[in-house]
Amino acid sequence: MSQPMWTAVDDYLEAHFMPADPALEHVLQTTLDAGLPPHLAVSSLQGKFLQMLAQIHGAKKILEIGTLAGYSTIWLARALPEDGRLISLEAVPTNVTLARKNIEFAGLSHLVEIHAGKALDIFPEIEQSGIAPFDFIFIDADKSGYKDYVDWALKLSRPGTVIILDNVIRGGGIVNFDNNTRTMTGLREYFEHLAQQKKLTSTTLQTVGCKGHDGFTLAVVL
Ligand SMILES: C[S@@+](CC[C@H](N)C(=O)[O-])C[C@H]1O[C@@H](n2cnc3c(N)ncnc32)[C@H](O)[C@@H]1O
Repeated sequence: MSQPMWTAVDDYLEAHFMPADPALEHVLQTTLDAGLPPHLAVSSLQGKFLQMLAQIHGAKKILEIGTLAGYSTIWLARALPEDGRLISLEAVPTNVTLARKNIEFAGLSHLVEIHAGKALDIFPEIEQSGIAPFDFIFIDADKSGYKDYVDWALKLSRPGTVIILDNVIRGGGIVNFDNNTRTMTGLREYFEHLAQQKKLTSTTLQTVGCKGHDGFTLAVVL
């Protein structure tokens, strides 16, 4: 098995499960038009998986860290009931502007707020705003921050909150101990930290597909 096969299988599955979706296609097109790498967004199959996890959980309040152009945000917002709320945090101002437009195009502005700034700077405001606890938290930003994001996710959660952390395997780079980039050392610190959490039960699944070999952590607050 190799990348062409993983991509072919994703294409096959998308053809079966992913009908044309103008709002999501618009996000991918505007991402390209803005010169942003669209592969940073979750795949459509992964987006639907996230949406279904949030639906199965009956999530009414969702926190996302790392919006990019709003692709995963749209998937998650569609899991919400009409009185639900999704707050997404994004550090790059031009991404925030683009994502807000894409959320409006998707007809989801009444459910979604995108907050501009670095997540670690915004968390205290969110804590004080009284919106927490969140039912579902999706973490998909800079990997060097994952250890701290776990701590904040715990502060902003309740027993039963589901936490997903994306891109934690990175083609197996996690066990290539010669690779000591900030991302890899950050992820190893994150795994060590996660393993010590008494208030979380967690697992991590490897994935392959159009986005290569990667994986995500699923954690539930005890
Ligand atoms: C992988 S992309 C997110 C993709 C998006 N979740 C999706 O699937 O459509 C990561 C995003 O996190 C943002 N980011 C990086 N560091 C951040 C930080 N400290 N706080 C908030 N956002 C950050 C980046 O600007 C980028 O847009």
